[in-house]
Amino acid sequence: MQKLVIEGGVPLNGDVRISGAKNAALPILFSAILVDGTLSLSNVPHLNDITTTMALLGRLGLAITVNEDMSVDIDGSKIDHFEAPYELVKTMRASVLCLGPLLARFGQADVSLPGGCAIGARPVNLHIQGLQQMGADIVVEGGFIRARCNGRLKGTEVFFDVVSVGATENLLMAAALAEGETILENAAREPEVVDLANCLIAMGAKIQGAGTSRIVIQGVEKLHSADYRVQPDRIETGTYLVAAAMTGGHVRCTNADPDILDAVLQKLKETGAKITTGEDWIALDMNGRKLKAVNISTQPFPGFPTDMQAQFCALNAIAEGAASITENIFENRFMHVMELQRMGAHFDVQGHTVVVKGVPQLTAAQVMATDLRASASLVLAALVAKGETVIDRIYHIDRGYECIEEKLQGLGAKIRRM
Ligand SMILES: CC(=O)N[C@H]1[C@@H](OP(=O)(O)OP(=O)(O)OC[C@H]2O[C@@H](n3ccc(=O)[nH]c3=O)[C@H](O)[C@@H]2O)O[C@H](CO)[C@@H](O)[C@@H]1O
Ligand SMILES: C=C(OP(=O)(O)O)C(=O)O
Repeated sequence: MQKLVIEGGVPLNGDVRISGAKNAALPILFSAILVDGTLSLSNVPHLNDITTTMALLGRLGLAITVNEDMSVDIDGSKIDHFEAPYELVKTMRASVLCLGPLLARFGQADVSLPGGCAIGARPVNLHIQGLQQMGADIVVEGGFIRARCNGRLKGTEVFFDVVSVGATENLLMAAALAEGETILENAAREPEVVDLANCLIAMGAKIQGAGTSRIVIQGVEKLHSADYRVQPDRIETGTYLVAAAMTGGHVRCTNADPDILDAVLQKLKETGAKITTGEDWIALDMNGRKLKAVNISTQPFPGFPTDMQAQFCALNAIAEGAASITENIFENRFMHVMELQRMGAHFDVQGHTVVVKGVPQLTAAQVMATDLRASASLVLAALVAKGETVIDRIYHIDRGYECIEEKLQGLGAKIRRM
């Protein structure tokens, strides 16, 4: 199994190019199922989750071409399979996003249940209930969601009990081809939902209100071929900015979007960092200042993202003072805390809050990545720890960070893959 070896203590300096957003590219790739034509995508990140999605789309009968300029063409004109098998779904929960599009275009979908994962139970009840409200017959049997629909799905009003990014995306795609008007209330407002909606609009969908909690979709009979560029990854951007802050460096993230990162930039400013932005870049400079601890409470967008919580645990671990970090989205997203403690961090977990007391210096240790953002927090801690840290099970990090060691090496970090 591959490991990352990091020798800490180097302030990061320079430019790093941010990749396309994993969490936008995934639903957008699945939206290609809706089109009897070709969706041409640029800025698709090279990540394990993207490869898994392409394998799944290929299994359904979509033809995928990766061009020399790394743009991707996905042709949905020959889809002849309607089942997402367990071996592909188990490695990536986002596979459930083929449910809505398959059902909307072909009236049938058999999708293996994604099951629980490291950060929480993550049920899919809202996806299922919403599609049932649109007229689908759905049973869950033998570990599969088996969904059928006679003719087109019917537009309706869906109120989500819980704000869910995935359920909003699945229903948005289903509603694009449904008969009549669908209204999604208490919808997720995340930038990735907006990116998906913009891609669907480029394919001819009629959608209003994406980015607000009320999305209105007028279903159309067909969508058409389109070109679309995936938005920059706000979580990757935030992670590199935290790396700059923790190491006392000066890093500029290029190909980034400063407009979708407000909550994270605000917290970074509270740590004492100087942030400057341009149209497509964000720079962080510590200017020799010491990091101050910051309280965090995760919320749906525009609140502080749960996908940045682990990184701020690492930051607070070496900041001046004490801070509390509250995780409100997932019930089991503090697994990095135990590993960071092995490096000398002081945490006190109280239910879904952890109190962090900063220490002047972390020390290198052998640690284990338990999930994607937990892995990122260990890399961050290792960048400032005294000595050589070895991080095991880094396949988690390859799900979400493109070329992480090359990008960090470009900023001066001493990191290698073993
Ligand atoms: C591929 C992708 O985009 N992943 C992101 C997506 O995950 P994902 O779409 O899975 O997350 P959701 O927004 O759906 O989950 C939010 C909360 O709703 C609950 N829930 C969700 C669906 C459902 O049917 N029933 C239910 O109770 C979940 O258990 C969780 O507690 O949004 C999360 C929250 O911003 C991010 O952390 C993930 O990185
Ligand atoms: C939790 C994440 O991803 P996923 O929903 O794919 O597990 C993440 O990107 O932090």
